[in-house]
Amino acid sequence: MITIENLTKRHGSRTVLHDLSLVARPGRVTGFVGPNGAGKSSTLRCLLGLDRIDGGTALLGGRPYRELRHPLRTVGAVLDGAGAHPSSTGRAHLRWVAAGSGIAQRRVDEVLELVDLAGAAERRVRTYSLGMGQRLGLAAALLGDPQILILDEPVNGLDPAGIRWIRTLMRERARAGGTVLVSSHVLSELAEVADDITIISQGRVRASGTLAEVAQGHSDLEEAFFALTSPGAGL
Ligand SMILES: Nc1ncnc2c1ncn2[C@@H]1O[C@H](COP(=O)(O)OP(=O)(O)OP(=O)(O)O)[C@@H](O)[C@H]1O
Repeated sequence: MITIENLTKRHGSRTVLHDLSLVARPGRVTGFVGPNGAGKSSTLRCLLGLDRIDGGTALLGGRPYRELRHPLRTVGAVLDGAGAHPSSTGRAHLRWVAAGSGIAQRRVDEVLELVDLAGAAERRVRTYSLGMGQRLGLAAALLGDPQILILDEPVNGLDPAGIRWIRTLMRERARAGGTVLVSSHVLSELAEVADDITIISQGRVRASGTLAEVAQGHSDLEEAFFALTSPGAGL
């Protein structure tokens, strides 16, 4: 479970997140959507202990990231691509991440299979396509078989087969009882996969609920998104 309450984040004198609250529940895929610059990455960075929080709380399974006893076994996150050194092979990268977190090396081959990258495990990461890089990032996130999975814009740049594959993986993790939080700047992109949605713009929550609840009163999802995120909406 992810519980964010009244999260506030400032960069200098500028407040980029205003009292933002969000819940992502086990067994469900939660979509986190907003236009470019709305504050999605900032929220996820605060949640993952990468940025300091100026107010409120952001908890993973009831604890802030920094207090997790086994971070990789609790939460897996893909924020920007593979995060691997280009001259490393896919397998060497995963072995390095596993070793740093006390995860058995045999798990490396399991996750390579899981993300369909076993055949390219000995290739250098610099030769990977965008989609392969995304898969490698996911493999690292899944090393600890975490209950919580966080993906920032995972379908950016993927082809239709890659998009379908990643959607299936998200649904499977949720079906197995996991908590999945996925961000996008396109609401309709999440319609296929998300059970619940939180929409933000300018650092504030504009709507939150099931997909049907968020779309209610609007002719379609796209119209709902623009109505809820246009400058001045809900102010
Ligand atoms: N390190 C930083 N210093 C100053 N401002 C920042 C910093 N990081 C983010 N911001 C600002 O915070 C706001 C939210 O940015 P953020 O990257 O969280 O949005 P986003 O919803 O993830 O957008 P995108 O879809 O474009 O990635 C933006 O106005 C951005 O310029």
